[in-house]
Amino acid sequence: MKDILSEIIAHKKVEIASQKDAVSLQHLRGQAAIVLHEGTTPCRSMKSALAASATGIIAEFKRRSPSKGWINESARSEEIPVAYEAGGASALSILTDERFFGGSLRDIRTARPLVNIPILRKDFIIDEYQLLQARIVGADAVLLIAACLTPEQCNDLTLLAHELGLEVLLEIHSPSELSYINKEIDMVGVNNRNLGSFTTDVENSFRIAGQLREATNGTEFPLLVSESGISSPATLHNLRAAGFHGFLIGETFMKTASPGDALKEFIKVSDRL
Ligand SMILES: O=C(O)c1ccccc1NCC(=O)[C@H](O)[C@H](O)COP(=O)(O)O
Repeated sequence: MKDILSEIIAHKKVEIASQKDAVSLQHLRGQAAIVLHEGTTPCRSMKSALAASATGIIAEFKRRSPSKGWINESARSEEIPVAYEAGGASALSILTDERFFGGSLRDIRTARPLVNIPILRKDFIIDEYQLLQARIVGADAVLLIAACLTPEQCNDLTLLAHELGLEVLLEIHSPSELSYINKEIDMVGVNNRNLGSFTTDVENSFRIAGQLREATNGTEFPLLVSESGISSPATLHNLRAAGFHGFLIGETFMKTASPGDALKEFIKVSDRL
């Protein structure tokens, strides 16, 4: 773990401890059990949505970032997720970290009844407590970042996520993290952003996909998602040819006056390639 990631995780630990003081883990487990028992908000499969979709775009709701500062300060979770779905998104990613990304769990709670596509809780997940929160507010999937977890922690959180009905998108950045992949993982995301320098390089996705193909000999190849720094339909086209089924895109859409329309135009151009 390094740089901004260490800072974010240090803050997460403090944040989770204070949330547990306000609402105990035991209480949250009880709330999640009620949600599961009622069965009124079953999780939708993001993996199936991406596998079945022609576009595979996971459109991200992102107000700010450590690398860019404010991108869309006044973004409303009542509007943009709906516009993303209408614009052709296959799934949504909603950043729920407040300090560094200007998001909150309320953004998922707000969007959930307004859209039909799966929602990924995008945060820095290190504790069961955050999985319970995700399920209670209506997320369908969670991100687990290899760089924030030991392989054992990652396995334990994956099993717990599954018990709650949540799918797992495992994020890796380097070849050394390929060892985190196992048959329990639903989707593998390759992050193109170097969290030390903040630079994005889509070549990282091509490199890692090649290494993964060699490592798995083409068998049991997981559903792959390319994350960060995707700004053109041509890049998406090339990533698809390299075996990616999901494309996580935030800033390219969020920095425009109308993110839903920007997504629609992006897909229109992609369809011509
Ligand atoms: O976006 C950042 O600056 C950032 C910094 C540190 C950790 C994570 C960060 N981003 C989270 C993401 O993974 C991206 O929001 C996501 O992949 C979309 O990326 P983009 O299309 O480049 O907005």
